[in-house]
Amino acid sequence: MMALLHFSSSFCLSTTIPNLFSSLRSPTKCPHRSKSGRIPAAASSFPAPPPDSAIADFWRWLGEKGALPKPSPPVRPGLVPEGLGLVAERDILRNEVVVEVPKQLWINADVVAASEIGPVTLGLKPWVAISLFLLREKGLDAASPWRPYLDILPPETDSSIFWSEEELSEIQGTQLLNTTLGVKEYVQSEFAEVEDKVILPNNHLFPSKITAAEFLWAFGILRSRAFSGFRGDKLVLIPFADLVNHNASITSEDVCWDIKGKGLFSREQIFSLRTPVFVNAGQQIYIQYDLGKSNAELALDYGFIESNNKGREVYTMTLEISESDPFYGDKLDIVESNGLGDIAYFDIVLGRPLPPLMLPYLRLAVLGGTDAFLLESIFRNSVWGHLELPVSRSNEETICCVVLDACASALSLYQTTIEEDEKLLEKGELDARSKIAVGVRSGEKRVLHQIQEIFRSREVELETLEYYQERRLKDLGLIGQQGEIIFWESN
Ligand SMILES: C[S@@+](CC[C@H](N)C(=O)[O-])C[C@H]1O[C@@H](n2cnc3c(N)ncnc32)[C@H](O)[C@@H]1O
Repeated sequence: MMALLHFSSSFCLSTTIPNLFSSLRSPTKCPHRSKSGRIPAAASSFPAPPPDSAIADFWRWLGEKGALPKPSPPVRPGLVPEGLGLVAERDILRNEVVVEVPKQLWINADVVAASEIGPVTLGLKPWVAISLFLLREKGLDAASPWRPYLDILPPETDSSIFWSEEELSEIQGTQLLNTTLGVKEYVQSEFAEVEDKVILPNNHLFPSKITAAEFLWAFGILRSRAFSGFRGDKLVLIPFADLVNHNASITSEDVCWDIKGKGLFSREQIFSLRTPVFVNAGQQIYIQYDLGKSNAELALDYGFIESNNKGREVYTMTLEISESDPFYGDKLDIVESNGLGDIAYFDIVLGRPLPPLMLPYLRLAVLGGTDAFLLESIFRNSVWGHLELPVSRSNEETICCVVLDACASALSLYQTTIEEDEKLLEKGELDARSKIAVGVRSGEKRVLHQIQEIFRSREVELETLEYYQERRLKDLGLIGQQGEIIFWESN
């Protein structure tokens, strides 16, 4: 086989970490507060929420740091089904600013650099430096100026990085499992390195021991709380604003946050959060975290999914042109001039057509034998155009076989069928993590079935498709509309 085809998960930690109808509550249905001021929490696998005293301390701290406008801010932190959230104190108009956080409260690489551990964290990745900062401040306990904020952070989320082995066994065979294990391994290796190079040689700066589990906690906190426009070098935690929860019914990706200068001549910046919809007093403010994330990405980053949203059900197909392919050099040249590499990832979304570049890539990857003439340099400028249409029957048959084999082997790795998953969901007895597990694994299988359907129907059509040679003869006027060869009689 000249081309390698396998399915795998794609995740990229250095950049962004990667639409259906939500089963989540709509903002207008947020339960009202009880007399104690709490919104009753629904059944969830979240650890116990912070006590009222911690929320009150946090509120006081925000006031002292200038994050609360006078006379009264339009929202307050409250206990909601998603843990903590922002609850409207009065009716709030669409686009109204609900939270304003001055820069002195942001936690980013600059804050770490200016702190006591600044000199020893120079050159670290921003997320690693900020994680060390959070853990050191946590270790300082009452001596840390950040304590009121650290005290309201959850001990974990439902992200799959925090699942037990038993919980992970529920996603056996999924791309989410591969990605989760990959991410955990990555975080573990970053921890080993930073422990060796920074923590242990400077233990006077880190008076309480930092463990791998705590480092994973910090990673999970950053991953779940950083706004989507603030990843990589711009990574920042914005206390207060980071209490806003996600709701699938908000489908506008209009940026609801903003950074601007405070006052005309001041260089101080503030982060402001606006509500994307009108909200009644007592209801929760929500935003849309990221329309571009698949359910697997939502599960990994935040610990929830949108279970009825087809557009979030994605399977990533990885195609590779093997270095052992006799035409590797030519094929690489062709994919590179079309913006791809010798490994390419294609996200296939439930209910949507295949990504446009996937079929040409597949045809090229398996191209060989009598079709190899297309790889000659005289075709270099036109070859991609030819690959967009079927090249030859044997080439098209091969891509069908390769894809169908890959789907069958991917499907054989799951422990349950879609029907079994549906029954479990119908029963409605699943906890939050099991719901995520069942939702993700059935979503992946649905996409794999969809791919199978596409390539099975293609196999049936092989006889009727028009291939390169026929198209070429037609272009030259040597073949009629009915497919008959036109001969010239000599006079
Ligand atoms: C930016 S924080 C929001 C504040 C958070 N609820 C808290 O208690 O601190 C993001 C986390 O909130 C929770 N969350 C946000 N939106 C959610 C939703 N629609 N369903 C379930 N959990 C949600 C998840 O744990 C997620 O990782």
